[in-house]
Amino acid sequence: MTTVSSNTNNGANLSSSTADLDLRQNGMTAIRPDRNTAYGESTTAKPVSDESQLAMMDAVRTMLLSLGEDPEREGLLKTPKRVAEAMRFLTSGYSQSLDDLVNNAIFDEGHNEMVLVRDINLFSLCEHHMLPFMGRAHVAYIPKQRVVGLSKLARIVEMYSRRLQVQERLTRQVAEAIQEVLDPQGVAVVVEASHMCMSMRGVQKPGSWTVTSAMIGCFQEDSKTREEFLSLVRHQPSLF
Ligand SMILES: Nc1nc2c(ncn2[C@@H]2O[C@H](COP(=O)(O)OP(=O)(O)OP(=O)(O)O)[C@@H](O)[C@H]2O)c(=O)[nH]1
Ligand SMILES: [Zn+2]
Repeated sequence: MTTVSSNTNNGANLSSSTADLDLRQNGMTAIRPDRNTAYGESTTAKPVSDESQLAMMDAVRTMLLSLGEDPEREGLLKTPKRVAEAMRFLTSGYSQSLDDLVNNAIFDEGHNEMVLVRDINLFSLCEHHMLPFMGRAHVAYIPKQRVVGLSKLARIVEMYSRRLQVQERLTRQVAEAIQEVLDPQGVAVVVEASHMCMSMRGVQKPGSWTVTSAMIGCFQEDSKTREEFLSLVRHQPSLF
């Protein structure tokens, strides 16, 4: 039996104009857990301390001045603090650890069939422009007897989203994290996201969706397993 969880609320405010998943298969990023990519996330990134928050507030004040704004006018007085706090939240994933997050919620269920949590909504910041990208992740694995608490899959997506990211790396990190904590037969992750740096500025293409995937183990090696995953991702639940 295959387990499928879906957060249908999350899809409500997202366009359904996602590209046909069939077409995405050729573009899949097949990865191994130990693979390094050219993107290497900074190892020096750390959670924002109180001191860094003050520095960030100063930087925001400088930006306001550079824009020709008056940081002392009433509407902007608290803006440096608000922005610094928002950035602190939006990058809070740097201060989380996989072990703490999973909290030993691993259960020996003797289950060896696919588990999929789909439509996990996510909000992240692209590291090139520090503008949001948002969308959803579909996360699946095939256990070797042991399963992980379902919410932990969404928490893993959350931890890696709340950082400065590129979508490809986010996708890969989620897959590798599940492989690391559970050592399952395989992991599959698809992320569909819309980048504000491509909508609000630059090339200005609102409505475009970027789809990335990461496949480990049996999802990489066995096309039937991959097919099953993709058809479950495509299927629209009609429960609610
Ligand atoms: N691969 C990848 N590229 C991204 C992601 N987020 C933003 N980018 C791209 O990063 C690139 C940065 O390109 P640059 O030419 O250095 O910057 P730019 O002049 O602001 O580029 P434009 O967005 O084309 O105006 C752009 O093509 C963005 O679309 C991501 O998650 N993955
Ligand atoms: Zn960007």
